[in-house]
Amino acid sequence: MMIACLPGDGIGPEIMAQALRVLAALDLGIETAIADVGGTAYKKHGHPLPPETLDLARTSDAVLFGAVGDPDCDNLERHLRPEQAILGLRSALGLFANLRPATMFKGLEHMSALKPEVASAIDLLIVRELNGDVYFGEKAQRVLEDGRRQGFDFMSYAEDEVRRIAHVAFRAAQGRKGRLCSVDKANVLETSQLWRDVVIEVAAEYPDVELSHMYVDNAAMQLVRNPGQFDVIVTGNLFGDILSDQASMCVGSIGLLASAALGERQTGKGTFGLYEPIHGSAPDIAGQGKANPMAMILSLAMLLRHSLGLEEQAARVEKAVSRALADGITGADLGGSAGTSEVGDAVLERL
Ligand SMILES: NC(=O)c1ccc[n+]([C@@H]2O[C@H](COP(=O)([O-])OP(=O)(O)OC[C@H]3O[C@@H](n4cnc5c(N)ncnc54)[C@H](O)[C@@H]3O)[C@@H](O)[C@H]2O)c1
Ligand SMILES: CC(C)[C@H](C(=O)O)[C@@H](O)C(=O)O
Ligand SMILES: [Mg+2]
Repeated sequence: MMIACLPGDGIGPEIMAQALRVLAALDLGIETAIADVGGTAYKKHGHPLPPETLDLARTSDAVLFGAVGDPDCDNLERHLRPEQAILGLRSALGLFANLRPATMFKGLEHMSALKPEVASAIDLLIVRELNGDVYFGEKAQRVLEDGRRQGFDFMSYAEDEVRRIAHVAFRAAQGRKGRLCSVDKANVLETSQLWRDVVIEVAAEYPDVELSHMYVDNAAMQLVRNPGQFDVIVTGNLFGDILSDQASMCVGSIGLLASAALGERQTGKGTFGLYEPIHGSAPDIAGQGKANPMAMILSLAMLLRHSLGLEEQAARVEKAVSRALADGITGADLGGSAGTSEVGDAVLERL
């Protein structure tokens, strides 16, 4: 078994180091290989996703990804920007299903942006489509006849793209509380009308799952008003991006939310995937040793579960994180004073 580790930019390498300490402590005999990605790769190799990095990811059993994004690169042509690396990996590796769980950890209710009694009910999974939508449609800027500049991004979903993510979401709901909420903007967008029609067609194959539909603006409000109503949410690429950052503050911090990006390729022990925190490279705190590494460590747990079939080890890592939180070990993002490596120490002690 080989894991490709792509630390990336900003806090990426800092949090990756803690996840790799946890992996080493598990002593599973798994090989790791590290490669450059993002702004770091651009500065060294002239491209945010060098061919060697993509090859390494392709030939691995799973990819552990830190974060990309570098303010020095914000004025580069779009195809050279660090963010293109993660979009390129998701697309080239066919990782269309993004699982973003948000669960309230015991003892952290007071850190939620919501009232503790509202926050304590949060146990939801956002299933975000990851290979389509306005992210991957044609985009450009042009000058109109009257001289005004115009920018456009083409939003689309084909029915097979909706169908395959709907199946992932229905199956996820079957393994949880059996409730699926499809979030769209069908009152305005044709893309969303097709999305809703196809989700309803797929629902016929899952009579044991209770399907509901919600407009995205209402969903954003309901996530704050009564997040306990949600079990599984399935939504498109853009809405899923936004709602998952919002869900993170409902459970206390963006430094807690892990994710799995899965496709169809099987590894023999599970499904090939890329695992990363939902947050970015956090340039505002990079290099200060205060980033929360828990989302990264929990992403490693998801990797062990989904790609390597190591459920027991995954649960062990998750339990160590929740015990550290229950014991009050938190960094600045959660009102505490522990630094990145102290949080790592605390998780290791509890493994
Ligand atoms: N998958 C990715 O690699 C990814 C995801 C999101 C954003 N980005 C990129 O990251 C860069 C910064 O973006 P942004 O500032 O909008 O979002 P961000 O998620 O990097 O940071 C938002 C805020 O959350 C804080 N934060 C994030 N992760 C944290 C952690 N682990 N511990 C403590 N605090 C944390 C940051 O300090 C910042 O105040 C941009 O270049 C963006 O494009 C990359
Ligand atoms: C960096 C960016 C391309 C990415 C996205 O929008 O998918 C990020 O925000 C995420 O949530 O993983
Ligand atoms: Mg995002």
